[in-house]
Amino acid sequence: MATLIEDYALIGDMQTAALVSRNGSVDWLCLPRFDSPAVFAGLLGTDEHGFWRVAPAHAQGGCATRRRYRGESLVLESEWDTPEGTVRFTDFMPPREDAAPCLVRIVEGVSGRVRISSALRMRFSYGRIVPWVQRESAAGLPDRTVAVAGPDSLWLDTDVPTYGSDLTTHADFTVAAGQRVTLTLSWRPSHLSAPPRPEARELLRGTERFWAAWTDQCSYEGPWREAVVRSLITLKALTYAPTGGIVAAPTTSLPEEIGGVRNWDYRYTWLRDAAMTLTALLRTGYREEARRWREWLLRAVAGDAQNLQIMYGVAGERELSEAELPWLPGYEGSGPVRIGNGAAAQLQLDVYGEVVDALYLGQTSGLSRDDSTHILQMKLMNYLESNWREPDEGIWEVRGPRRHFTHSKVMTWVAADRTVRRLSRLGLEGPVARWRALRDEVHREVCAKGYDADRNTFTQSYGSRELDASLLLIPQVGFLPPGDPRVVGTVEAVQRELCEDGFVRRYPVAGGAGGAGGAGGAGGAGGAAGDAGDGLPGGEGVFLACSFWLAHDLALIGRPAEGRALFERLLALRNDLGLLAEEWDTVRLRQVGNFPQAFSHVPLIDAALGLGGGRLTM
Ligand SMILES: OC[C@H]1O[C@H](O[C@H]2O[C@H](CO)[C@@H](O)[C@H](O)[C@H]2O)[C@H](O)[C@@H](O)[C@@H]1O
Repeated sequence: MATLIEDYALIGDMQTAALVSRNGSVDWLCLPRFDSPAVFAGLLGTDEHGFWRVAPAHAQGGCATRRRYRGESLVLESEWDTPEGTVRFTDFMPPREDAAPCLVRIVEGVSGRVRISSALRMRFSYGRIVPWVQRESAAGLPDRTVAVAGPDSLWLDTDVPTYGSDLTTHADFTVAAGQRVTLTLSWRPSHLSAPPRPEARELLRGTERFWAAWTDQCSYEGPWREAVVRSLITLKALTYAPTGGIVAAPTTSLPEEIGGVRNWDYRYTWLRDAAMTLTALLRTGYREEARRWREWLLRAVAGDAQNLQIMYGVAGERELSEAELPWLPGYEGSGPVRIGNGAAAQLQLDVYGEVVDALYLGQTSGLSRDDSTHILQMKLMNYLESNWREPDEGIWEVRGPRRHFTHSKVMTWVAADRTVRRLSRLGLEGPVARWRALRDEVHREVCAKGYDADRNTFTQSYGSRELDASLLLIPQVGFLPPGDPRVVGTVEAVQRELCEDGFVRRYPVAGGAGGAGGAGGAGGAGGAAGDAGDGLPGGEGVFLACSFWLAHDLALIGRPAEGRALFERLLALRNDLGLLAEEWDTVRLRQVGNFPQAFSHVPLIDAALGLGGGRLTM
């Protein structure tokens, strides 16, 4: 599909999500869960891999004239001005509990008489399986179209006639001003009886009510409120309502470099990303999500800190084996397309710090005390106490050899610090003196081995000269005060050596998504040859989370005008609907990586809070 990543809108029901292009085509939808096989996988291939396009007939291939989310919701409204008149499309997925997942598309005439074409190509199992399509008739009611393959069935309901051609279900109709046509697609296990016919108008009202009630709870009243609220809605859309799990993004394999191999499946719950998401939600008044994720965490870890994984399925599944889907060519030819994620088996010691920090914030933000959480926190700390000296794969999940990543050790300090503070504050039982000594030992070691005094900067790993943008978090987590010369030196070194066009790379990578050769890196043409130092060939874009961290740090170290300027530039990278992927290609000037990405929207919120001095009414 030749659609830019930022041309997509997100709609979802907090169990799965769809991407709708500006041209009216839904090119990505996994049913019934975020990590289920896609029924529309055109995003990662061609029309042959499944899509559903509803658009004015004369403008096939064109794009909506304007689009927006209706108020503070996830209901997408797109309007097309055509020579025949103006037509409005409303696309959404109603939040559901046990009801069938449903994608609703409402077409309304605004002026004139506009001819509309709907083309629905259902392809199960990530575009591999052509289903068996039949028509079901019932007296006095419109026919239903049902597509079945293996465990899945999809039901198309509409008040206009449909026909099959070219292994595609079509509908051609005209809407006049004031007229409305609805099309809905519901999923159901194929062995069960038909799902009820959706009532589109009622579902729309319920969906709008849901989002209005949810956004009403937001306690943030500061600058950039619109961007903060849109990010919060996006994070909420990435939560899996039945369990409280949170996916890193609803997509797999959107490339970090166009044409490259850095294509990963993000439809899982990373403890790191989810913990950070939780802190952003807690800081803006959302406690229920935090409470539910805490329960999710307890179930996923199941009392065994020794065997903690760094990521799980949305219901706590551990088996996330990585596999390639050879029949999908990948987004703009960026293969392989992968499902599952091999990083699940990695050791990433920073995760303990992020989880303990989120639990601590929950405790200080009024979440009820709970013995199981206390026991888990003690176990996590015990594990870390015995294992923090090990090398690991670190926050960036490098696929090369393990190292003593400085950021992992800093986060060990965070875990010890928050645990000591909590035990002391509440007078709880626990080896406070021992863990205070551990905290101080880690601090001394990081400052001795992870800091390069000659260049006045912290470094990626012990003894290395490389920089790493994760070290921008040092003042944000309280490891050192922002005014410490070593913090200022690190910020300045990142600006000098890791920035490209003012935005930040995670670490030096040969190539880079723009082929520019990351500053401080080995340079080179990018592409597939050679190892970029992280165990992977090719390059990548600048990392949006790190760029938000820099904006935040600039304010912390007393350069708020520069921080705000960078923050505003980052906001300008969002698409017209306020959505961000993981990275930005500074040469092609386009978003790259999975989309939309929690790990970009969380630091956006944190930076807005840090830069704006926004008032929290929590
Ligand atoms: O860069 C290689 C790794 O890239 C992915 O990890 C990134 O995404 C994670 C989810 O947002 C995030 O937690 C991590 O910090 C990022 O580096 C990918 O999932 C890994 O498999 C891959 O090794």
